[in-house]
Amino acid sequence: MLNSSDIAQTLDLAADAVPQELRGAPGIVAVTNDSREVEAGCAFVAVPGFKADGLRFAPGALRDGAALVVAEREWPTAADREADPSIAELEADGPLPVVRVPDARLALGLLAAAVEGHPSRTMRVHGVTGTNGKTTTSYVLYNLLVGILGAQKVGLSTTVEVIVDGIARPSQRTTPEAPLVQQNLRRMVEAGATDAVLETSSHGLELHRVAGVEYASAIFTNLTRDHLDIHGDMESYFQVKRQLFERADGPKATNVDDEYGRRLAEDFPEAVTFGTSEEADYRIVEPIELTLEGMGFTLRTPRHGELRLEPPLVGDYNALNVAGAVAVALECGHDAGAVVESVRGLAQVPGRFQRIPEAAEHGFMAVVDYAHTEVGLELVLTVARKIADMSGGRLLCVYGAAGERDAAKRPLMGEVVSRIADVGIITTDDPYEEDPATIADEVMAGADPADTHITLDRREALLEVVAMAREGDVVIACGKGDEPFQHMPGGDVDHHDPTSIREGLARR
Ligand SMILES: CC(=O)N[C@H]1[C@@H](OP(=O)(O)OP(=O)(O)OC[C@H]2O[C@@H](n3ccc(=O)[nH]c3=O)[C@H](O)[C@@H]2O)O[C@H](CO)[C@@H](O)[C@@H]1O[C@H](C)C(=O)N[C@@H](C)C(=O)N[C@H](CCC(=O)O)C(=O)O
Ligand SMILES: Nc1ncnc2c1ncn2[C@@H]1O[C@H](COP(=O)(O)OP(=O)(O)OP(=O)(O)O)[C@@H](O)[C@H]1O
Repeated sequence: MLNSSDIAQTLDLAADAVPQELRGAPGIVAVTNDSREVEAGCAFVAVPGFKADGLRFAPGALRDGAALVVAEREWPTAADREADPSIAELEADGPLPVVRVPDARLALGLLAAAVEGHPSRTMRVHGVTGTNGKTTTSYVLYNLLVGILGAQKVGLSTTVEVIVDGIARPSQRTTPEAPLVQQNLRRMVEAGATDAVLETSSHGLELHRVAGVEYASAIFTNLTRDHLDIHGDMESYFQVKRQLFERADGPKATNVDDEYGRRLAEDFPEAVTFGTSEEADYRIVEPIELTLEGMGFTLRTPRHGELRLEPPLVGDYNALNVAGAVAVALECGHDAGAVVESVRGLAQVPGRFQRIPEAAEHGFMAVVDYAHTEVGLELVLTVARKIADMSGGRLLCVYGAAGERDAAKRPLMGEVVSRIADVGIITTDDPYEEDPATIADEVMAGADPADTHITLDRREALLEVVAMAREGDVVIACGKGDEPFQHMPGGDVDHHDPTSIREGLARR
């Protein structure tokens, strides 16, 4: 619980800047920026958003039991009272408790950390940022640490799920709002975690969702054009990502195969570098071998000689993701032998070239992947093609395009699949309110009808492809990965590619 002086200290304000009387509560028990989540005794932080001014919701928050309003401007003014007559009713019980801060989102992050007892101060929080590979690198580091320390000792927060004490719950965001970031970290500490891996998006940094997190280490994967709607230009996007390195108190690892990663290496001479280039401290010695179990490569390290790494992951880019995670694990002082062993036993990353192991009993490989653009398809199908060629089989691909966005990519997706795979089955992805048959026809327009047909029902398409598969084949379902639903016209329906594939296997 935070009292007025704790709040002043947390926000670096003069003691008299915070009301001594909190409305109806002896102290603050929780912090939120969403009036719909207000509980008695919480502080409501009114964020001036991209769409709405959070102060509009402050009267409702107070009525629902908020004990304090945190705001960037004077509130309520005469204009506020005129716009919302209920403010005067609230004031009938005494002056409204408001504290003014220069930056509401920053205050939200700092207060959330304070109210949860600064969990990041009692464990090592490892941050992973970059445009691509954040989720994978986070899983690799998490699994490395679990292999060395045990599941109870390590927490994970990613786009896919949050894992506390070995128990996973699905995520809504890459980096959640500050109150949830801090609650998750606190739950990890309570479960006995000494380490947590926190996938840290540029939104998370820019919007101060991680303001109250003290990072023990940082990994930078790469930077390519993305999210310029919020960051403006590449330089600003880079500067936001760079903050993670400024804030990390211990080992930092940056990918020097990437132009921006090289800049970080110059700016932070204490950072270690990884990549395939000669100058990398943790150097991937090419060639990277593709095996039926995954990949194999040698990593040249500054203090542990050459390590032979055999992660059960495919795709050359995953060698970089593994190298970054291994660099931080070794820089944190973990034993090289244990790290190598842990890499061999890495768990699959949900929805990222995730294999369904039961298919091996039928002599073929079945994979689900999240790829949902022509670029993503090209990347995963190229890897899948190599595996199919190695095992002398065909490549069968089930895929579709989402509705209500980027319709231009649909024929391009059809073209890529026909070019790389032997058989394409176009099915329904997430059509939202669009007609699935129309979307499928638009994908078909780019595909070769000689090797492609449409089966709109996604479960049926998966049962069909599994029934078709022969020894040595690779079956890949793209678009949904491990997601448990489809956004269909009229609402969400339950659907899970791995479950449908397993159903197909059981029928064989
Ligand atoms: C573009 C973006 O990041 N928007 C974020 C932004 O929304 P906003 O400024 O538009 O909020 P707003 O609607 O104007 O509302 C202002 C304030 O009023 C509050 N409010 C609103 C309604 C109400 O009834 N009561 C109430 O209190 C809101 O909680 C908010 O604090 O501030 C909100 C509150 O902090 C965020 O929830 C919201 O994230 C939205 C939902 C989102 O989807 N963000 C995505 C883009 C995102 O963050 N993605 C990254 C991953 C990116 C990647 O790497 O691919 C992520 O880390 O997940
Ligand atoms: N190091 C990398 N460099 C380039 N591309 C990569 C890298 N790692 C993964 N990818 C590609 O990006 C896809 C998504 O990977 P991942 O989920 O790990 O990235 P991400 O940054 O977490 O993105 P998101 O937050 O959208 O999940 C992969 O399927 C792969 O195609």
